[in-house]
Amino acid sequence: MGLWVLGSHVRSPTWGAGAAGVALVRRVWCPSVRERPLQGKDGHQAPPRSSRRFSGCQSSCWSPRLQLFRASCSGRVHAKSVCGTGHPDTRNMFWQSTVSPHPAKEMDSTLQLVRNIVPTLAAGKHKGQAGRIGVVGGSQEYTGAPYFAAISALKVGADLSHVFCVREAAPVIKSYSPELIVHPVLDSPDAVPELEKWLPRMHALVVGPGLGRDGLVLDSIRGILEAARSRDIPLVIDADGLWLVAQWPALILGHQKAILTPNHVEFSRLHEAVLSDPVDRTDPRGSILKLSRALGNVTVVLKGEHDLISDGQQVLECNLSGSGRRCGGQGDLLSGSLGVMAHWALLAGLEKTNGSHPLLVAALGACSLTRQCNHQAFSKHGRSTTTSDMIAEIGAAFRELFEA
Ligand SMILES: NC(=O)C1=CN([C@@H]2O[C@H](COP(=O)(O)OP(=O)(O)OC[C@H]3O[C@@H](n4cnc5c(N)ncnc54)[C@H](OP(=O)(O)O)[C@@H]3O)[C@@H](O)[C@H]2O)[C@@H](O)CC1
Ligand SMILES: Nc1ncnc2c1ncn2[C@@H]1O[C@H](COP(=O)(O)OP(=O)(O)OP(=O)(O)O)[C@@H](O)[C@H]1O
Repeated sequence: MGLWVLGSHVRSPTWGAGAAGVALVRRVWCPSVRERPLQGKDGHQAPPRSSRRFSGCQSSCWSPRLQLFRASCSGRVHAKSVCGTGHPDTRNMFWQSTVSPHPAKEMDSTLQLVRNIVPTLAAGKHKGQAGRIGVVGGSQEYTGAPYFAAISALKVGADLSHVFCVREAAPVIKSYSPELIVHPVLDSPDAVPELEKWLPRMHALVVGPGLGRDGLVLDSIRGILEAARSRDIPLVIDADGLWLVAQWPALILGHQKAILTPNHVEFSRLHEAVLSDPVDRTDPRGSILKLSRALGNVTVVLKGEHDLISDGQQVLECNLSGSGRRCGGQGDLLSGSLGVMAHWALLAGLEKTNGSHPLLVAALGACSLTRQCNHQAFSKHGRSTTTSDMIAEIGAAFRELFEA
């Protein structure tokens, strides 16, 4: 159930920042805003891994739920139990692959693959090397979503985070954080050439958070996606970016560096648009495989109670416990984190990912990080947890999962 706030005014930076606090609960309604359609948004060196972290803890850390599931899938389950401090039964993670015949081997290599792609921090590196990420989104209605994505990219470890948004959203987003570089270009007639100037400096683009559905802006986004693709820039497509892709699947068809991050509603829309078929709810793994294949092996992350990730060959599942709190914006944290991790994974290459598709490893990393942030924030704030509380946990969650 969303909370609707009447009378806020997002045009002013001052009110915008205040309104954003409220928007965490769902959305700010401005009398001046065009009403949206009722359907709504329809050098790499692995840090040494402590073997103590895993040794001798696998059986003691299985949750009853995971044991049950493992038993029911015997022979096909790739599982890893991660012993952390404090929450033994929430430290379980479980991946499943539909193709690999070596589950035991993969059991020991899941989180390690993510660790392998994390670049070392070294005095000899310069600003920008750890990642320059661009978030393309931010409209009159939605200023929180691009902020969440862009600040998450920085907190995960990118050096620079840009937001490309419409003119009216820019002062609002700037007022949230001095750390973001904000370009008010998306509703300019020159949006595509303006953004193209920056593309050579971008390591990855996250397209869609808070973008809205304005026809002229979406026309520019098509041009931006084509320009980014022609430069082989990794693309994370989320939220309203997925709505655009459902209208124009050719935009990302066969793009090996594209990742789509739909929730269930967005997944159904894409599935119907691309395969002309409704989703088979009894077979989510089959459905994600089919969609990824139909899109030319584009990586798809289907978010939900369990996150499913597929490159059209494998289906992985991220089952790390989060919490029951489903405040808006968690998908933005995921897409921003994924932008950085996609860059890291592609830079690290197949050697560091042990032959696995780098974007699968990046997606596993971003999903597990988002869920860990949710878990940690919930343990402190309970029902009042918001996405800002989760973002405050990114550093600790990252250390816990990938650097301990
Ligand atoms: N603070 C900000 O600025 C934020 C801005 N955001 C931005 O908002 C824009 C619109 O995106 P959105 O996802 O919020 O569309 P939204 O109209 O809520 O959903 C449409 C309908 O789908 C349903 N539904 C949704 N999820 C479901 C699920 N998992 N499983 C099942 N059903 C589900 C649900 O239906 P209902 O429950 O109402 O029946 C809902 O009404 C986009 O640009 C995004 O980036 C967000 O990032 C949040 C923070
Ligand atoms: N039922 C659930 N249980 C646990 N985690 C969940 C559940 N549903 C979603 N998540 C997690 O929340 C994160 C965001 O997923 P969600 O489905 O909320 O995306 P979204 O609707 O796109 O978010 P946003 O509000 O940013 O638009 C993902 O990391 C996912 O793993």
